[in-house]
Amino acid sequence: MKLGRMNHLGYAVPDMDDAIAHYRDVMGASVVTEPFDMPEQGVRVCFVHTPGEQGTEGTQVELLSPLDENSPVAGFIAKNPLGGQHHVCFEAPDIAEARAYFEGIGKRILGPTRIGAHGTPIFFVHPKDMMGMLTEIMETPKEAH
Ligand SMILES: CC[C@@H](C(=O)O)C(=O)SCCNC(=O)CCNC(=O)[C@H](O)C(C)(C)COP(=O)(O)OP(=O)(O)OC[C@H]1O[C@@H](n2cnc3c(N)ncnc32)[C@H](O)[C@@H]1OP(=O)(O)O
Ligand SMILES: [Co+2]
Repeated sequence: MKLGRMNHLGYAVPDMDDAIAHYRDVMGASVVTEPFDMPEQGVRVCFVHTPGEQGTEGTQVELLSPLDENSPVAGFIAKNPLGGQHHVCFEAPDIAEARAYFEGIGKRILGPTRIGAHGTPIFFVHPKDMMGMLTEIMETPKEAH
């Protein structure tokens, strides 16, 4: 396994509109996507783009708010009412190979591989097996980078 590009940092936010206003008005973000719901993941999602080097796309900030009390970010926000960093996401060229690698070294995978917000397959590795950081692995988009 070779560490891939950091695609995004997932930030849990209690209020999506407030978070978007913060990134636009306080942080000066120029590209903020329209938020959309992913009911199968239990979250509302919005991407804040950061600039990369030499015109490449930088790491994104993925804003996540819970759609209901069963959402995987609902418990996190209950413990952290202001929100905060929820997960980190690294790209891998082949999702099945990456999953087999983590399983093979005894890391706990959280649920099935599914399609993520970028349209490619993703899976999550338990934070207790990953230095305290909930880790998302996503297959590198074909057209990217
Ligand atoms: C937008 C779609 C997609 C994308 O394409 O990018 C996404 O990113 S979706 C993001 C949301 N989806 C997920 O997070 C799915 C995976 N998550 C889970 O399965 C669960 O949330 C969890 C990580 C297993 C946590 O379960 P939960 O029941 O909410 O919490 P517990 O209280 O049982 O937690 C156990 C233990 O782990 C600590 N913890 C929980 N969440 C985190 C976190 N985000 N980062 C670090 N540590 C975390 C928690 O504090 C507990 O520790 P102890 O108190 O020491 O037991
Ligand atoms: Co994510």
